[in-house]
Amino acid sequence: MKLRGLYAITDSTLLAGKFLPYVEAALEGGVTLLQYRDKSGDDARRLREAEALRELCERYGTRLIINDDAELAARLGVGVHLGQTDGPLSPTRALLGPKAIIGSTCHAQLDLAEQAVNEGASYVAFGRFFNSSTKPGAPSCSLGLLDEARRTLHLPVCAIGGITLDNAAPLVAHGADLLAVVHGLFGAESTAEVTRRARAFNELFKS
Ligand SMILES: Cc1ncc(COP(=O)(O)OP(=O)(O)O)c(N)n1
Ligand SMILES: Cc1ncsc1CCOP(=O)(O)O
Ligand SMILES: [Mg+2]
Repeated sequence: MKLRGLYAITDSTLLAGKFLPYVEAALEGGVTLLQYRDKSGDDARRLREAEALRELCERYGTRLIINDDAELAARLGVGVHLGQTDGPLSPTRALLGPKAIIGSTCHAQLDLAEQAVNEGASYVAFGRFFNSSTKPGAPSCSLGLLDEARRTLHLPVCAIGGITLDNAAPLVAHGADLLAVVHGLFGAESTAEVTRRARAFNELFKS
């Protein structure tokens, strides 16, 4: 499967009270990857919500990724996204098997990406590219880095951080395969608007 298109990421605060309808609205518009990102530390809630997302994703043919938690990903038989302090990649690849999607946060550093490639990542993520209210402290990253990543890495490249429909096109033009988005997708006022935005993000990959 080609990893290219919209990568929707959930946010438990932003989606409070509308979690499943908003996620389903995004899937309706087309989502290549869906990441369950929950920082609550409530294991029972995380298992319940991740199972619900797995069922939704199966219905829509979308691949589910769990943020931070390789054990939960293994339990559900889905992929995982690991940051630099979320555990080592190689044992995670061994745990999840050769077909699992494993993503790695590389901030604005190509050396981290090369290491992730060698350790079995399926895609590498750079960012933040713009101001992000979801993760304001993430290191900032330039379009030049995307050019360099495209030239030197033979793996799907994901861009993240403050991405909206108004600023996303240059990221695709500079080689991003995946646009990872929280607010720019789920910050919408209605489910219809979430679906419209998802469709519009996907249109960016067609030109
Ligand atoms: C696709 C994608 N890219 C980067 C991140 C950030 O991961 P991390 O640095 O571990 O930060 P948290 O998201 O865990 O706060 C991500 N989650 N997804
Ligand atoms: C998890 C993460 N890592 C770098 S920026 C970011 C947040 C992305 O959220 P938003 O699309 O709302 O800026
Ligand atoms: Mg993390």
